[in-house]
Amino acid sequence: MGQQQAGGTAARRLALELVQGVWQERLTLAEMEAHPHFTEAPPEVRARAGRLARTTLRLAGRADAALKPWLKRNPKPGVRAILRLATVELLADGAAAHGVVNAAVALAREEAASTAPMVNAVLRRVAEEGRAGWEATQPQRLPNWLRGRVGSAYGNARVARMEAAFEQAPPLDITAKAPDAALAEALGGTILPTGSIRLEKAGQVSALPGYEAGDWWVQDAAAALPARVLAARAGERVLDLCAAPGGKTLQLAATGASVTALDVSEARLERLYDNLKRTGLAAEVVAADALEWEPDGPFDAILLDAPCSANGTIRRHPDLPFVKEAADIRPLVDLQAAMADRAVAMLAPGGRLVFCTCSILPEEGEAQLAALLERHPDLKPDPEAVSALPGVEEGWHAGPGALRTTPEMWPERGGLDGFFIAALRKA
Ligand SMILES: C[S@@+](CC[C@H](N)C(=O)[O-])C[C@H]1O[C@@H](n2cnc3c(N)ncnc32)[C@H](O)[C@@H]1O
Repeated sequence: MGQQQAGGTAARRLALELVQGVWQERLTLAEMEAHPHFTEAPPEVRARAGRLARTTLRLAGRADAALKPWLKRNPKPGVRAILRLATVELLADGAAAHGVVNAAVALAREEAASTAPMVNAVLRRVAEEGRAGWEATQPQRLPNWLRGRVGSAYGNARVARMEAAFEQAPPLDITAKAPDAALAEALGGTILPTGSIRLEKAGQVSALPGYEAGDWWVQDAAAALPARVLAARAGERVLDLCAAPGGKTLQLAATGASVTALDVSEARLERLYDNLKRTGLAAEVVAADALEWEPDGPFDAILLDAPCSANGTIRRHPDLPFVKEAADIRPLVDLQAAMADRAVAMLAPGGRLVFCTCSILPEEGEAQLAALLERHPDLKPDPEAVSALPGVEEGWHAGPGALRTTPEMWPERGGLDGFFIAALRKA
């Protein structure tokens, strides 16, 4: 067996473990990929396994439709996972049938030897006849509980467009300390109207020009908006209340403001330290619970990027629909409200607050803002903060001082994460 073939089998086995962790144990890919079993694999095997697992999670619904005509009975979960992985390789990646089918048969022998002939026969049919129906199949649907809520908020036609967007692997967006045409060209990207640099194909991020020098960091174009809305200024006292891993802290620090970056997770703060070190930017870092921490004085501006269901980022986290459930939402909404109240208390008179979440659910966005304004009569929307922002499209405005992005926006440019962003000012 050649080296590449051996690597291919190892990557497929690891990809199988990843999707099985998500489907069977409801673990996130981040949790699975933190496991030594994954981290100790060779980098190229990890990269290939991660790519295959993510594509399979995005396209599992399509794979099931392609498999259905050839399956006499419902296979056990482990065998279905092998069939889905192989179907995605065959029909989405266009991989050569021989290698894919042989590898799947080998995995099936390890899983349950008696299923190997069935796996072989089914995948040969899929390879020969599956392509015609593949493009015509509907994109994978969101889980029913989420589809219902998103449908009520945006209408079913828009949900279908979101589902189509969630199937696509996102481009790589970069926030630069000083974005300019020369940097965009060196990276092989384009400058988006909102200021981020977008690369359609990235490869290994750390090998890109300017990474070692800390000239930029990876951040979705929508995720770059909240710090731009806050518009921190040099010398201001600014708090990033849920800061790690620090994309928004870096933006705030790059303005010359005096930034305090707080997060409860020491592990995530390690990544924030790394990011500050690489970019040469400065912030005071605090490991604490935002609900308990007492600052030594009020802040001129606070960014609250609150913990949320994160379903605006399903393009980059295709495991989320399989691991999150309806019961997760209420505790998050309560936590966001409590954090927003703490933020208001820590704000100086006349101070600015930006509240944001990367959720497409109104409970974590529009409704959260309405309830916050109701609880705090001294807090007012700040429409100028969002109207001054370059590149913001008419359709993103969601009431005074608020922006709403959803993943089907900017289809011609490669999409956008779903975010809700509200700009507020304290009396
Ligand atoms: C949406 S993420 C923040 C992303 C970050 N702003 C960025 O741009 O890189 C939410 C963060 O809230 C943190 N968090 C959750 N509960 C917290 C709490 N009680 N106090 C402080 N941070 C908390 C999580 O550890 C997580 O890092």
